[in-house]
Amino acid sequence: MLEAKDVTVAYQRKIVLADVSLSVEPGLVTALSGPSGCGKSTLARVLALMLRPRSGQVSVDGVTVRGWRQRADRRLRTSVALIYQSPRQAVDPRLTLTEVIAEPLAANGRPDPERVRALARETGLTDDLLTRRSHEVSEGQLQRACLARALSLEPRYLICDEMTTMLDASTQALLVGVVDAYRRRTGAGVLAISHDTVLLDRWADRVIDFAGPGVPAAPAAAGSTPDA
Ligand SMILES: Nc1ncnc2c1ncn2[C@@H]1O[C@H](COP(=O)(O)OP(=O)(O)OP(=O)(O)O)[C@@H](O)[C@H]1O
Repeated sequence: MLEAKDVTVAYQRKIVLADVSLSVEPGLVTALSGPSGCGKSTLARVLALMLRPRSGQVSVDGVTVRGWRQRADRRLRTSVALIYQSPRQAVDPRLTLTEVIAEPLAANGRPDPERVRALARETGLTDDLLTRRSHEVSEGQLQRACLARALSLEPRYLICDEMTTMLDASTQALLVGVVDAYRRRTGAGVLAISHDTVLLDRWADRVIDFAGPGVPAAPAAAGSTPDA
């Protein structure tokens, strides 16, 4: 289980999450929805060990997180992958799509060109696209590369933060299909963040409707203590 417990986050003095608890179970799709600005992406970054909360705890499969960002334990950090809404902001524009996908494997001392090719195939990227840089491909093609990159280290948990919001219906279906096939094959847990209630109703095992800022930010769907 990927778990945030009583997490509080503030940017400067403004508290955007207050005592929030949320769990992502292995093998299931947990969905998080809620109004713009209520802190969904902030919680995603906390769960991906990229943002240290002011207080509260995060644990990955029972192991409490003690360090964040580069100081996070490598095994814990690579257990959780995050895919953003805007792939252009998430990739180094100097890299080809092959290099984008290969990045985490290389950074972890495990370069594996065959796996990179397999991930490209899985996400529907053809060879002619793989040698291009981000400005030479469409948003959807770049998001496929970001998904391939996110899956490269076989994370136990995958956080899709508005992964398909900017994309057409067929690319959305492809990406959701790839994530779902991965979840079924590996038993990974998925946290899907989206405003698209139709998608979430279809895809998620559990939908958590997030309270807005100023309101005690406890997910509402399952009551005030959703993980109790
Ligand atoms: N780096 C930052 N510095 C200061 N404030 C921030 C920062 N990032 C986010 N915020 C603020 O924190 C609040 C929560 O933002 P967040 O992006 O987590 O919300 P969200 O629910 O994901 O919104 P959306 O649905 O629009 O993506 C917002 O008021 C936002 O303006």
